[in-house]
Amino acid sequence: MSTYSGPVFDMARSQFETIADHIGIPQHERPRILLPKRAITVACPIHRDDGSIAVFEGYRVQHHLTFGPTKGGTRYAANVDLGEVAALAIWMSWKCALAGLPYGGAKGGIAVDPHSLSRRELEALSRRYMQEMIPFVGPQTDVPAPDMGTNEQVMAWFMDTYSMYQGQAVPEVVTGKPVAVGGTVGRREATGRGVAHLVGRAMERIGLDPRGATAIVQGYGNVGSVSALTLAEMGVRILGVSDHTACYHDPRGLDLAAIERHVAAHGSLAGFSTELAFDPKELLVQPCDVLVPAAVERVIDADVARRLRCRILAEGANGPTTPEADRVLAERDEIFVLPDILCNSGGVIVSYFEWVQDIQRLFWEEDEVKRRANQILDRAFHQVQERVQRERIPQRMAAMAIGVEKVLDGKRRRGLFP
Ligand SMILES: NC(=O)C1=CN([C@@H]2O[C@H](COP(=O)(O)OP(=O)(O)OC[C@H]3O[C@@H](n4cnc5c(N)ncnc54)[C@H](O)[C@@H]3O)[C@@H](O)[C@H]2O)C=CC1
Ligand SMILES: O=C(O)CCC(=O)C(=O)O
Repeated sequence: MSTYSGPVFDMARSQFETIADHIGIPQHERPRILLPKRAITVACPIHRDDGSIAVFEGYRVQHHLTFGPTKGGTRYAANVDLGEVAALAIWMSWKCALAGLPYGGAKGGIAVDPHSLSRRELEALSRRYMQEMIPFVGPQTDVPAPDMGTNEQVMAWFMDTYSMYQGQAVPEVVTGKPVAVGGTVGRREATGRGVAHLVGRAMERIGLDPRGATAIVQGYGNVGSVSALTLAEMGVRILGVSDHTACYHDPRGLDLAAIERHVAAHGSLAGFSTELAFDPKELLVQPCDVLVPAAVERVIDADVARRLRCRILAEGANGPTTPEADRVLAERDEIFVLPDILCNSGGVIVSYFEWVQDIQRLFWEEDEVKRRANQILDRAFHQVQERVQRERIPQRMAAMAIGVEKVLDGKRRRGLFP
């Protein structure tokens, strides 16, 4: 019986087994590559505003320590559990290896709906979580960052809590911070910009002009909104957007500037329009050139995959496509899939730049951040395309094969203590 279970962990395991079979990893070596090195579970008690005490379960999974510290975001969502966090940590490992970053993967989370907390409660919970994590994280051990349900402010509270304990400012313990406390310019936008940049590369590959192309984006948070805005800057018309509160679709194209103003004023898409309201279950299967799932896992199952009407599937989210859906997409062979570990890697790439800048206390201009990020994204993209061509395998298999092989090679070279 494994410590890790649930549909998201099963998905990470199944993907790994497919790759392990493909590249021929012997059975006896597989657990060493797949199973997380460390998993920490903490209870985080806080005072609610009404004076009661609530206890929230928090997690941090550190997948492997072969190349340096572990790295990955922190998710606040009601259904977070250890299996999901472990899967997300494993995916971070393949992602960092594909991008050539000196990290293993990690992920953290708290089982809480952040919308159910006041700002004071959110701060108390974030500080308590980081306080509980102090023995297990650090600039050379494990460097957290934002993920779904967390943002720059939460990272600032993490950094402050850790720094107070050390008696000095330690900005390099966490990335995705506000620039005012050691964050890098361009991290907030990095994931969405990376998604759009790679969509541009995929368009070049299939001969699609971004001007006049169309896109649909599921999830209008950090990744989804920046993806939509950057695609729009490239000339792409955004036909549909959704978040956990609302879904809108307009075949003529949505007014993104108006949507941005609405979200800035109200915090979500709810209440933007009644005429454009659309069934969220049908959004993903509407015709468009580019589909960007940028919310939760497993939204594209085999049935949705059969009905997709996009030309490029750009996975802003982690794990949006199930292995069964992957098989359907491989059979259809008409949709260019930008797999999550490539497509959304702009975020961790710029987190790496933030960590490097913090350690050096030397900060870069935004142009340099963008240029270097695009250079790494392009390198990874071309390595994946080359492998797709050479081995006639789907994009996800190619991306994962590169990531898994790098981790395997590092482990083999470091050896096992006899
Ligand atoms: N923030 C980052 O730098 C990175 C995030 N990711 C992944 O991107 C995805 C989104 O993350 P963020 O944008 O950071 O989170 P966020 O918390 O900023 O935004 C998430 C968005 O998804 C929406 N959402 C939640 N459930 C939904 C549902 N069932 N249907 C439609 N919308 C729903 C929320 O309302 C919100 O608009 C996650 O899968 C995350 O792991 C991946 C790489 C980096
Ligand atoms: O920026 C980071 O360190 C990690 C971002 C993340 O959580 C992800 O890529 O899924």
